[in-house]
Amino acid sequence: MVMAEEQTMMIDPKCGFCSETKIYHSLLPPAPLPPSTSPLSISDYVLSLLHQHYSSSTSDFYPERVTALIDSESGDRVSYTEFLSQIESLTRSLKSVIGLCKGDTAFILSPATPQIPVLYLSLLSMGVVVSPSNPISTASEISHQINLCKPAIAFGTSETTHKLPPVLRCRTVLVDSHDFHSMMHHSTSLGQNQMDSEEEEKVSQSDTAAILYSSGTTGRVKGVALSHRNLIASVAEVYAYKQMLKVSTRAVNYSTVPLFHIYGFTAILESVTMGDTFVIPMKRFDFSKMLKAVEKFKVTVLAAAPPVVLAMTKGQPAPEGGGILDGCDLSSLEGIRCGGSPLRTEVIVKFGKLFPNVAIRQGYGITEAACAIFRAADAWDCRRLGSTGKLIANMQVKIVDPVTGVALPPCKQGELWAKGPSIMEGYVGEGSEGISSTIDAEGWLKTGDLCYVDNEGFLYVVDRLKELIKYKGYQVPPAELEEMLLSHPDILDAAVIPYPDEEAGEVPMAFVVRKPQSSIDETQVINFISKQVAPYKKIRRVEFTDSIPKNAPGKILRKELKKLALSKLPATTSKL
Ligand SMILES: CC(C)(COP(=O)(O)OP(=O)(O)OC[C@H]1O[C@@H](n2cnc3c(N)ncnc32)[C@H](O)[C@@H]1OP(=O)(O)O)[C@@H](O)C(=O)NCCC(=O)NCCSC(=O)/C=C/c1ccc(O)cc1
Repeated sequence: MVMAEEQTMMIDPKCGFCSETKIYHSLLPPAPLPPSTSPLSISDYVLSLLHQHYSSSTSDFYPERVTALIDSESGDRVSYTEFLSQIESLTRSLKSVIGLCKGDTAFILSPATPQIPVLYLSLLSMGVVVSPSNPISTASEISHQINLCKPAIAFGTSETTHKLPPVLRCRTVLVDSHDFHSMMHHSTSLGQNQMDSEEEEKVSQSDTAAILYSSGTTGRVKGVALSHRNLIASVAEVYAYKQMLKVSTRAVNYSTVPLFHIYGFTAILESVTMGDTFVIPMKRFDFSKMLKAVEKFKVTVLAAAPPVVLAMTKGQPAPEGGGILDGCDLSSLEGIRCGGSPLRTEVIVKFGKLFPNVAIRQGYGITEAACAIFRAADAWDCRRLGSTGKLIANMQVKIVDPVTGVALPPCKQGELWAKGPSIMEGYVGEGSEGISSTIDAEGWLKTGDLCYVDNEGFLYVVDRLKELIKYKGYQVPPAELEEMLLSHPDILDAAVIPYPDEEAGEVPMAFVVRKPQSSIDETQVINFISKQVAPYKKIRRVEFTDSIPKNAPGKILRKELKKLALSKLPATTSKL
């Protein structure tokens, strides 16, 4: 066995690779974490770090003057003083009026609104498990998620609650109602008593904080259970990294990514932790409204998936440059945090010419790791085209040969495995047997992504081993679409694969075997699926075939189908 000190000596200082253990270590100083046994919710942790900004005598952070939230639709602003008071008020009301308590799960079906950050932080502070979902999902997709998370209550809007199962509708709170507004602004005196109760059960860091939805590496959508500790680790790392970079100015963050995914979810937590301003995205994404919001609110950092960066390269820049695009002054913009799916090198190059002062900070993160694992930390890292940055603090990774299971050295491709304090507890509803295919006995999470780390510690994502399609940064599980296709009376067999698309990254494409005498056509197949799924999961290409290639145990040979698709079809995809 290698002793810790000896091991440190074997760690390559350039890339963090230990030749003895074949593990890559972060080269950043460890991000301090609170003792794991002390009771602490992610909400209290975030607010305690925020408090540090204005508790020091030299601080210029005045919570009544600093804007916590801006509603991009109305332009309304909420100061930190108001924001903290809303959280406190709502927490009291949810306990006393609604009767929510630690251990309950709250399903949230809402577009982005200024109430959402307040609701997240209130529920998390009480130890209520937050489970947000995409409001454009269909009723059956929602029902699957509800079966996984088993909520005691749902929060929705007047536009979304009709999709909830009837049994939950009578236990639903409308976040766009007058009652909710009252709960956020006027707490009850009964609530005050309850708040002060010494007997109230404290939130442990090991308690589940959130259940977010992800496709994992195979099969249908799963509920990723993240503990308070996982989220604390994720936020602590970002906090330490910003301290290290000595970021002193307050950012104005605009998240185009949805708040119900880990990316947007943690973007809120990080913004509050740093005492930054968070611009609530519009209910439905609109590129030109986004540009106007950047100009109006002087946004400094955008969190976006690759299609947004691509769209920015296709806009009309002013002849004099100066960060003006489609008539909007974007000169406040300093950086774009880009993740969710790969960003093509030629897009980065073109973007760099149009916006030389805006750094594209790519990152690699997954829901199962409570967000980032690799990140381009500084301007130098951002110039490393094609890479998604370096290993973040407190994390370890291995690159493992998918066939032999052997861990590989730098520049060799294999599956990325990750370990660290932010790695999820597991998938809800799947026992220890179910989780063992994703997290091994030593705690290594198998990401299903084929990657390599170069001699300087930069990560390159090469391909995907997992069965997954990424449409505009959204996960589309092929198994779900295949199950639906097989339920059609005219379809004998089917397989769904990713097909490359310039705008979306990938689109779902179906290979379909018709039943004898069936004349089902492409439009009928597409419409059959469209009715059952959220718009981003729609099948956008269909190819009819005589058989689906499979191996002896009956597993679909997706690589063969991908090759076939590319050989037969033109390289452009029509927009449906
Ligand atoms: C802003 C995007 C890029 C584009 O917006 P869009 O084009 O308007 O499309 P939508 O995504 O809003 O909607 C999808 C489809 O649904 C349609 N739609 C829309 N709302 C409706 C409606 N209410 N009725 C009916 N139809 C509708 C919409 O028109 C569209 O149709 P289509 O044009 O056919 O694609 C949007 O897709 C987007 O934000 N995608 C990102 C998703 C996302 O956050 N993924 C990340 C998951 S977490 C992760 O990977 C973390 C990574 C990470 C990496 C690094 C880190 O450091 C940290 C983290």
